[in-house]
Amino acid sequence: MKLTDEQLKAMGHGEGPALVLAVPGSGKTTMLLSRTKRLMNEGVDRKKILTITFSKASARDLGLRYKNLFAEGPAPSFSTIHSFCYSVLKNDERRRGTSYTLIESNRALSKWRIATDLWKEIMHKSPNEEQVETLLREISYVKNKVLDPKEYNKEAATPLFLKFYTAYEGLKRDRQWIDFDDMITLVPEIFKQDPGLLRAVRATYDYIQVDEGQDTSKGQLAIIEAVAKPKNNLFIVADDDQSIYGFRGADFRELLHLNERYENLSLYYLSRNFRSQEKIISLSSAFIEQNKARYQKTPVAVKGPGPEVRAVELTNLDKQYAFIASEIEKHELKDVAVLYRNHVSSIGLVEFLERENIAFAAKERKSRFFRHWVLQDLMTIYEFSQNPADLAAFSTFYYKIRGYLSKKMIEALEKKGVGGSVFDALSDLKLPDYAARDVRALKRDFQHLKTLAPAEAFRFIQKDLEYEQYIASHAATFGSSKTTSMRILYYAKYIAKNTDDYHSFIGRLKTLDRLMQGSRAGEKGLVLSTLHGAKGLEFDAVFIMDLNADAIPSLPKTPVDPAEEMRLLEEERRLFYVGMTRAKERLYLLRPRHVDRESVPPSEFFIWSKDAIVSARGEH
Ligand SMILES: Nc1ncnc2c1ncn2[C@@H]1O[C@H](COP(=O)(O)OP(=O)(O)OP(=O)(O)O)[C@@H](O)[C@H]1O
Repeated sequence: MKLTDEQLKAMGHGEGPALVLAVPGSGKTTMLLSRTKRLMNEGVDRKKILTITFSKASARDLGLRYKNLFAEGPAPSFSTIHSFCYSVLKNDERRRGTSYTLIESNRALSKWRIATDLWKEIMHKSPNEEQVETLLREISYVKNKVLDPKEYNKEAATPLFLKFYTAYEGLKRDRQWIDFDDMITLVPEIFKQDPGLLRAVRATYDYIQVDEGQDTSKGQLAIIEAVAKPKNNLFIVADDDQSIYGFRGADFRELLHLNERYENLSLYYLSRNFRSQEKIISLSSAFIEQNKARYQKTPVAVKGPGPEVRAVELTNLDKQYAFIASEIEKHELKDVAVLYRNHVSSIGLVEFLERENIAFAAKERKSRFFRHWVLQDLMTIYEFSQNPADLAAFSTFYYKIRGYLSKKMIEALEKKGVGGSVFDALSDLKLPDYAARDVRALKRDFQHLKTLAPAEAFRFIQKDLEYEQYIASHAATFGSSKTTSMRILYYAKYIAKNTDDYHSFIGRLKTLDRLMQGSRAGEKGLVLSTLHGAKGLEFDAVFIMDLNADAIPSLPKTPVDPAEEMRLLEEERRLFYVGMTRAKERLYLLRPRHVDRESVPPSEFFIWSKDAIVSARGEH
């Protein structure tokens, strides 16, 4: 591959600090790898070059791409900031005899389990997955942003956040455990206490390079800069428009201050986009220009205009999926990605692809869908209709459906025992008239439920047993996402459509779960991924689907201050931009008009794109 002048200039950078700002598809990774190779060719020991990237996956990818570009000779190593910090901790252990146990370093010690146990202890009940996820995300965010937990407590989504935070930190201190985020705070402390170790680490590396610099946090950048001193042979490659991990503490604005810290900072630009056809570049560039907090960059197209970007509205989800399949067939597309904002979106598509016998690979293989509490509730309620003597099952959901049953009544049954149906046993209790009527009605409802096939049964639970009202109240009380829960309910019905009974529904779920977990991204083919997961990748054709207002931009439900709201909106724009700029030849933006028979408003990003495409055509 012949590098361009811009690339050659950047890769030729010698000593001292440098920042390379680049547009998507401008070959920054190609340039970074070429620089590494050049340094080695000039006699620099490969072990003296530390190249840091954002995630394990990108470190692996760098290794593979290096091999593809330069087959011969031993490859340098590429690591994440966390694996680099871990090596510093290991050094510290040896030198000072301290001992750290890293959470997640073995199966028994998981952050998830620790958080779940703390929740049980503090809230006196089990948390659901969303609650654990939010709690862990918030703890991590506070640390990465170096925030005061007391201050953050005021805006936290987790109830009693400060109590959780303090308990979690205390537990780790007592047991000498550390988590991933601690490494970023511990390493600077170790360097302070043991200048000899810092000197040794500095002497190990002559050149430090950072790929995906836009996704480093303030704390991470401080470590990298400390290690680069005093030579300051620091080479950072970044595209601020692709910074999408703000929720984990990444802050590209730190890069804007580099020239204040280094008088001799060299700046390079990579402006030629080799990846995408011109129409994709002009639409995505105009889109990201709406953001205020960014370096102005104007990508230059290398390829021709290419086909028009399409923004298509389909009647419903099924039609959206069928559209994707028909376009793949029509244009014989071989290297395709379907991207979405939320992982839950993949469930319906996977069901469709399985029905149509179309092979795919899911990038994020685990799916919470199969363990989500809404799905569990639906199955428990439906299964109970087949076995109405199961008091243990009944006691997990009686308060989630229509009716006036109280905890006392259930406790009375637990004491007395249930011979036959729970409803008959309830009728035997001395109940007030209204409650007795209620029990009779519920008994009839469950007899009816038993006769229904799964899809109808789930609809009956949702509407007639008023389970959807429980979802709404759960969202109001526990801050769970009503949209996600309703989506889970919808996908359960969607999957159930082609099943006749409870057992075939369970079988279907197992098949889909296995398909998602077992699928592996091949060389080429159809890849399913969240927008986040698509970072750094490229495909001939990209479909971004489910572009409705409930999915993207994803902003907090409760009002935040306008500056924060703008910051979050700009991050969502960057995420959409990352998605659009993955496409080489064809880009499709899709949205279903109806979900679960109800009409849903489009995403503002979809409307913007559609208007922009129309006006580019000159059809005002
Ligand atoms: N000088 C060049 N001539 C032709 N093609 C190139 C050149 N440099 C890079 N490419 C190609 O351009 C595409 C994008 O390159 P690369 O993935 O390195 O870009 P990137 O800037 O890291 O992308 P992004 O930040 O959008 O993920 C790749 O297919 C790569 O092979």
